[in-house]
Amino acid sequence: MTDLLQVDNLTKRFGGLLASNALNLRVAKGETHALIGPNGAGKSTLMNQLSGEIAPTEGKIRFKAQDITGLPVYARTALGIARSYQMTTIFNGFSALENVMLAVQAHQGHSFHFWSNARKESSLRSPAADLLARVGLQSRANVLASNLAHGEQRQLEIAMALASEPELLLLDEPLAGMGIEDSAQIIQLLETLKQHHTILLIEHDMNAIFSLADRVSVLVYGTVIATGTVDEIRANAEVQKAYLGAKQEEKGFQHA
Ligand SMILES: Nc1ncnc2c1ncn2[C@@H]1O[C@H](COP(=O)(O)OP(=O)(O)OP(=O)(O)O)[C@@H](O)[C@H]1O
Repeated sequence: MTDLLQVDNLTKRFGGLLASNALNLRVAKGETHALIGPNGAGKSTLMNQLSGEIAPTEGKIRFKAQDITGLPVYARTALGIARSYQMTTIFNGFSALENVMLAVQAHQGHSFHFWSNARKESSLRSPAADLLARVGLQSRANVLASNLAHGEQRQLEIAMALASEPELLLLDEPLAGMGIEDSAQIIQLLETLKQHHTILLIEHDMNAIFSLADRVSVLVYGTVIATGTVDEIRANAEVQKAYLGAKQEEKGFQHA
Protein backbone atom coordinates (compact mmCIF):
# COMPACT_ATOMS: atom_id res chain seq x y z
CA MET A 1 0.00 0.00 0.00
CA THR A 2 1.24 3.50 -0.79
CA ASP A 3 1.94 5.85 2.07
CA LEU A 4 -0.19 8.95 1.79
CA LEU A 5 1.43 10.60 4.79
CA GLN A 6 5.00 10.20 5.92
CA VAL A 7 6.27 11.76 9.12
CA ASP A 8 9.98 11.53 9.83
CA ASN A 9 11.89 12.49 12.93
CA LEU A 10 9.24 15.02 13.91
CA THR A 11 10.30 16.97 16.96
CA LYS A 12 8.45 19.76 18.73
CA ARG A 13 9.87 21.51 21.73
CA PHE A 14 7.85 23.66 24.08
CA GLY A 15 10.65 25.14 26.16
CA GLY A 16 12.24 22.16 27.85
CA LEU A 17 9.38 19.82 26.96
CA LEU A 18 9.60 17.49 23.96
CA ALA A 19 5.95 17.17 22.91
CA SER A 20 7.01 15.34 19.72
CA ASN A 21 10.23 13.42 20.09
CA ALA A 22 11.80 12.15 16.86
CA LEU A 23 8.38 10.84 15.90
CA ASN A 24 7.96 8.58 12.85
CA LEU A 25 4.59 7.69 11.39
CA ARG A 26 3.24 6.30 8.12
CA VAL A 27 -0.40 6.55 7.11
CA ALA A 28 -1.24 4.36 4.13
CA LYS A 29 -3.61 5.53 1.43
CA GLY A 30 -7.12 4.33 2.20
CA GLU A 31 -6.58 3.23 5.77
CA THR A 32 -8.17 4.41 8.98
CA HIS A 33 -5.31 4.88 11.38
CA ALA A 34 -5.97 5.52 15.06
CA LEU A 35 -3.60 7.37 17.35
CA ILE A 36 -3.85 6.38 20.98
CA GLY A 37 -1.80 7.25 24.01
CA PRO A 38 -2.06 8.60 27.52
CA ASN A 39 -3.03 12.18 28.26
CA GLY A 40 -0.20 14.53 27.40
CA ALA A 41 1.48 12.00 25.06
CA GLY A 42 1.50 14.56 22.25
CA LYS A 43 -1.41 13.45 20.08
CA SER A 44 -2.93 16.91 19.58
CA THR A 45 0.50 18.44 19.08
CA LEU A 46 1.09 15.95 16.27
CA MET A 47 -2.26 16.79 14.68
CA ASN A 48 -1.48 20.51 14.94
CA GLN A 49 1.75 19.97 13.06
CA LEU A 50 0.06 17.82 10.41
CA SER A 51 -2.63 20.41 9.76
CA GLY A 52 -0.05 23.21 9.74
CA GLU A 53 -1.21 25.11 12.80
CA ILE A 54 2.11 24.79 14.53
CA ALA A 55 5.56 24.37 13.03
CA PRO A 56 7.82 21.53 14.08
CA THR A 57 11.19 22.26 15.64
CA GLU A 58 12.74 19.55 13.47
CA GLY A 59 11.69 16.82 11.10
CA LYS A 60 9.76 16.36 7.92
CA ILE A 61 6.12 15.84 6.94
CA ARG A 62 5.34 14.55 3.46
CA PHE A 63 1.90 14.21 1.90
CA LYS A 64 1.58 12.38 -1.41
CA ALA A 65 5.39 12.37 -1.46
CA GLN A 66 5.51 16.18 -1.33
CA ASP A 67 7.33 17.91 1.50
CA ILE A 68 4.63 20.00 3.21
CA THR A 69 6.56 20.78 6.40
CA GLY A 70 6.72 24.51 5.70
CA LEU A 71 3.26 24.94 4.16
CA PRO A 72 0.51 26.94 5.88
CA VAL A 73 -2.89 25.44 6.72
CA TYR A 74 -4.68 26.68 3.58
CA ALA A 75 -2.04 25.21 1.28
CA ARG A 76 -2.35 21.84 2.99
CA THR A 77 -6.13 22.05 2.67
CA ALA A 78 -5.73 22.71 -1.03
CA LEU A 79 -3.54 19.60 -1.33
CA GLY A 80 -6.21 17.44 0.33
CA ILE A 81 -5.81 17.53 4.10
CA ALA A 82 -8.76 18.55 6.28
CA ARG A 83 -9.18 18.62 9.99
CA SER A 84 -12.22 18.39 12.17
CA TYR A 85 -11.63 19.95 15.55
CA GLN A 86 -12.11 18.82 19.08
CA MET A 87 -13.20 22.35 19.83
CA THR A 88 -16.21 23.45 17.96
CA THR A 89 -15.64 25.71 14.97
CA ILE A 90 -19.21 26.27 13.92
CA PHE A 91 -21.12 29.56 13.89
CA ASN A 92 -23.91 29.17 16.39
CA GLY A 93 -26.06 31.93 14.96
CA PHE A 94 -26.28 30.28 11.53
CA SER A 95 -28.25 27.27 10.42
CA ALA A 96 -26.57 23.94 9.75
CA LEU A 97 -26.89 24.54 6.01
CA GLU A 98 -25.47 28.07 6.23
CA ASN A 99 -22.48 26.81 8.18
CA VAL A 100 -21.67 24.29 5.47
CA MET A 101 -22.29 26.94 2.78
CA LEU A 102 -19.60 29.06 4.44
CA ALA A 103 -17.23 26.10 4.40
CA VAL A 104 -17.97 25.46 0.72
CA GLN A 105 -17.45 29.14 -0.02
CA ALA A 106 -14.09 29.10 1.75
CA HIS A 107 -13.06 26.09 -0.31
CA GLN A 108 -14.18 27.66 -3.57
CA GLY A 109 -11.43 30.19 -3.06
CA HIS A 110 -13.48 33.21 -2.14
CA SER A 111 -12.32 34.98 0.93
CA PHE A 112 -14.48 34.58 3.95
CA HIS A 113 -17.08 37.22 3.02
CA PHE A 114 -20.59 36.45 3.95
CA TRP A 115 -22.52 36.06 0.73
CA SER A 116 -24.14 39.07 -0.77
CA ASN A 117 -25.80 37.95 -3.95
CA ALA A 118 -28.40 35.33 -4.63
CA ARG A 119 -26.60 33.72 -7.55
CA LYS A 120 -23.57 32.89 -5.48
CA GLU A 121 -25.78 31.66 -2.72
CA SER A 122 -27.43 29.08 -4.94
CA SER A 123 -24.04 27.80 -6.09
CA LEU A 124 -23.21 27.13 -2.45
CA ARG A 125 -26.57 25.76 -1.37
CA SER A 126 -26.59 22.62 -3.48
CA PRO A 127 -23.09 21.30 -2.58
CA ALA A 128 -23.75 22.23 1.06
CA ALA A 129 -27.01 20.27 1.05
CA ASP A 130 -25.16 17.27 -0.42
CA LEU A 131 -22.56 17.47 2.33
CA LEU A 132 -25.24 17.62 5.01
CA ALA A 133 -26.83 14.52 3.50
CA ARG A 134 -23.48 12.73 3.55
CA VAL A 135 -23.27 13.14 7.31
CA GLY A 136 -26.96 12.37 7.86
CA LEU A 137 -28.09 15.88 8.75
CA GLN A 138 -30.33 16.62 5.77
CA SER A 139 -33.45 16.90 7.90
CA ARG A 140 -31.70 19.41 10.20
CA ALA A 141 -30.52 21.80 7.46
CA ASN A 142 -32.50 24.80 8.68
CA VAL A 143 -31.94 24.33 12.38
CA LEU A 144 -29.69 26.89 14.07
CA ALA A 145 -26.35 25.30 14.87
CA SER A 146 -26.77 26.28 18.52
CA ASN A 147 -29.97 24.22 18.65
CA LEU A 148 -28.38 21.05 17.31
CA ALA A 149 -27.64 18.22 19.73
CA HIS A 150 -24.00 17.69 20.65
CA GLY A 151 -23.65 14.69 18.33
CA GLU A 152 -25.25 16.62 15.50
CA GLN A 153 -22.78 19.46 15.97
CA ARG A 154 -19.94 16.98 15.51
CA GLN A 155 -21.65 15.71 12.35
CA LEU A 156 -21.87 19.30 11.16
CA GLU A 157 -18.16 19.87 11.80
CA ILE A 158 -17.36 16.78 9.76
CA ALA A 159 -19.57 18.05 6.92
CA MET A 160 -17.63 21.32 7.04
CA ALA A 161 -14.32 19.46 6.91
CA LEU A 162 -15.58 17.49 3.90
CA ALA A 163 -16.29 20.72 2.00
CA SER A 164 -12.67 20.83 0.84
CA GLU A 165 -13.01 17.30 -0.62
CA PRO A 166 -10.09 16.02 1.41
CA GLU A 167 -8.17 12.86 0.75
CA LEU A 168 -6.88 12.78 4.32
CA LEU A 169 -9.21 13.56 7.21
CA LEU A 170 -7.66 14.41 10.56
CA LEU A 171 -10.18 13.79 13.31
CA ASP A 172 -9.41 14.84 16.85
CA GLU A 173 -11.60 12.94 19.32
CA PRO A 174 -14.81 12.92 17.28
CA LEU A 175 -16.59 11.09 20.11
CA ALA A 176 -15.48 13.39 22.92
CA GLY A 177 -18.21 14.05 25.47
CA MET A 178 -20.81 11.88 23.77
CA GLY A 179 -23.32 9.46 25.17
CA ILE A 180 -23.68 5.93 23.83
CA GLU A 181 -26.37 6.80 21.30
CA ASP A 182 -24.54 9.76 19.78
CA SER A 183 -21.31 7.76 19.72
CA ALA A 184 -22.96 4.94 17.82
CA GLN A 185 -24.25 7.40 15.26
CA ILE A 186 -20.84 9.00 14.73
CA ILE A 187 -19.13 5.60 14.53
CA GLN A 188 -21.60 4.65 11.82
CA LEU A 189 -20.84 7.90 9.98
CA LEU A 190 -17.11 7.24 10.22
CA GLU A 191 -17.65 3.71 8.87
CA THR A 192 -19.12 5.32 5.77
CA LEU A 193 -16.47 8.01 5.49
CA LYS A 194 -13.64 5.53 5.73
CA GLN A 195 -14.74 4.01 2.46
CA HIS A 196 -13.82 7.22 0.63
CA HIS A 197 -11.15 8.89 2.76
CA THR A 198 -7.93 8.10 4.49
CA ILE A 199 -8.48 8.91 8.16
CA LEU A 200 -6.10 9.68 10.99
CA LEU A 201 -8.07 9.59 14.19
CA ILE A 202 -7.28 10.48 17.78
CA GLU A 203 -9.72 8.67 19.98
CA HIS A 204 -9.91 7.45 23.56
CA ASP A 205 -12.97 5.26 22.98
CA MET A 206 -11.51 1.81 22.44
CA ASN A 207 -14.75 0.37 21.09
CA ALA A 208 -14.68 2.95 18.33
CA ILE A 209 -11.08 2.07 17.57
CA PHE A 210 -11.88 -1.64 17.42
CA SER A 211 -14.63 -1.14 14.92
CA LEU A 212 -12.95 1.55 12.80
CA ALA A 213 -9.17 1.31 12.78
CA ASP A 214 -7.22 -0.70 10.24
CA ARG A 215 -4.06 0.16 12.15
CA VAL A 216 -3.25 1.79 15.45
CA SER A 217 -0.19 3.77 16.51
CA VAL A 218 0.61 4.20 20.16
CA LEU A 219 2.13 7.49 21.20
CA VAL A 220 4.00 7.77 24.50
CA TYR A 221 6.12 10.77 25.51
CA GLY A 222 5.95 12.20 22.00
CA THR A 223 7.16 9.03 20.28
CA VAL A 224 5.35 6.29 18.40
CA ILE A 225 6.27 3.17 20.32
CA ALA A 226 4.26 0.73 18.20
CA THR A 227 2.14 0.55 15.06
CA GLY A 228 0.02 -2.41 14.06
CA THR A 229 -3.43 -3.88 13.73
CA VAL A 230 -5.68 -3.79 16.79
CA ASP A 231 -4.74 -7.40 17.54
CA GLU A 232 -1.04 -6.71 17.18
CA ILE A 233 -1.27 -3.70 19.46
CA ARG A 234 -3.23 -5.65 22.07
CA ALA A 235 -0.58 -8.35 22.06
CA ASN A 236 2.35 -5.92 22.24
CA ALA A 237 4.10 -6.23 25.59
CA GLU A 238 5.72 -2.80 25.38
CA VAL A 239 2.35 -1.16 24.75
CA GLN A 240 0.79 -2.99 27.64
CA LYS A 241 3.58 -1.86 29.91
CA ALA A 242 3.72 1.73 28.74
CA TYR A 243 0.08 2.48 28.28
CA LEU A 244 -2.56 -0.16 28.65
CA GLY A 245 -1.26 -1.80 31.79
CA ALA A 246 -3.77 -1.79 34.59
CA LYS A 247 -6.28 0.01 32.38
CA GLN A 248 -6.69 -3.02 30.11
CA GLU A 249 -9.86 -4.33 31.63
CA GLU A 250 -11.41 -0.91 31.91
CA LYS A 251 -10.62 -0.05 28.30
CA GLY A 252 -11.96 -3.34 27.00
CA PHE A 253 -8.74 -4.52 25.46
CA GLN A 254 -9.24 -8.11 26.57
CA HIS A 255 -12.86 -8.48 25.67
CA ALA A 256 -13.13 -6.91 22.26
N1 LIG B 1 1.32 25.42 23.25
C1 LIG B 1 1.93 24.68 24.19
N2 LIG B 1 2.85 25.22 24.99
C2 LIG B 1 3.48 24.50 25.93
N3 LIG B 1 3.24 23.18 26.15
C3 LIG B 1 2.33 22.58 25.38
C4 LIG B 1 1.62 23.30 24.36
N4 LIG B 1 0.77 22.42 23.75
C5 LIG B 1 0.93 21.24 24.36
N5 LIG B 1 1.87 21.33 25.33
C6 LIG B 1 2.34 20.22 26.18
O1 LIG B 1 2.79 19.20 25.31
C7 LIG B 1 2.46 17.92 25.85
C8 LIG B 1 1.62 17.15 24.84
O2 LIG B 1 0.32 17.74 24.80
P1 LIG B 1 -0.82 17.26 23.80
O3 LIG B 1 -2.01 18.12 24.04
O4 LIG B 1 -0.28 17.20 22.43
O5 LIG B 1 -1.10 15.78 24.33
P2 LIG B 1 -2.30 14.82 24.00
O6 LIG B 1 -1.73 13.45 23.81
O7 LIG B 1 -3.12 15.37 22.90
O8 LIG B 1 -3.12 14.87 25.36
P3 LIG B 1 -4.72 14.67 25.62
O9 LIG B 1 -5.02 13.22 25.37
O10 LIG B 1 -4.84 15.03 27.07
O11 LIG B 1 -5.46 15.62 24.72
C9 LIG B 1 1.75 18.17 27.16
O12 LIG B 1 2.69 18.05 28.21
C10 LIG B 1 1.25 19.60 27.03
O13 LIG B 1 1.14 20.22 28.28
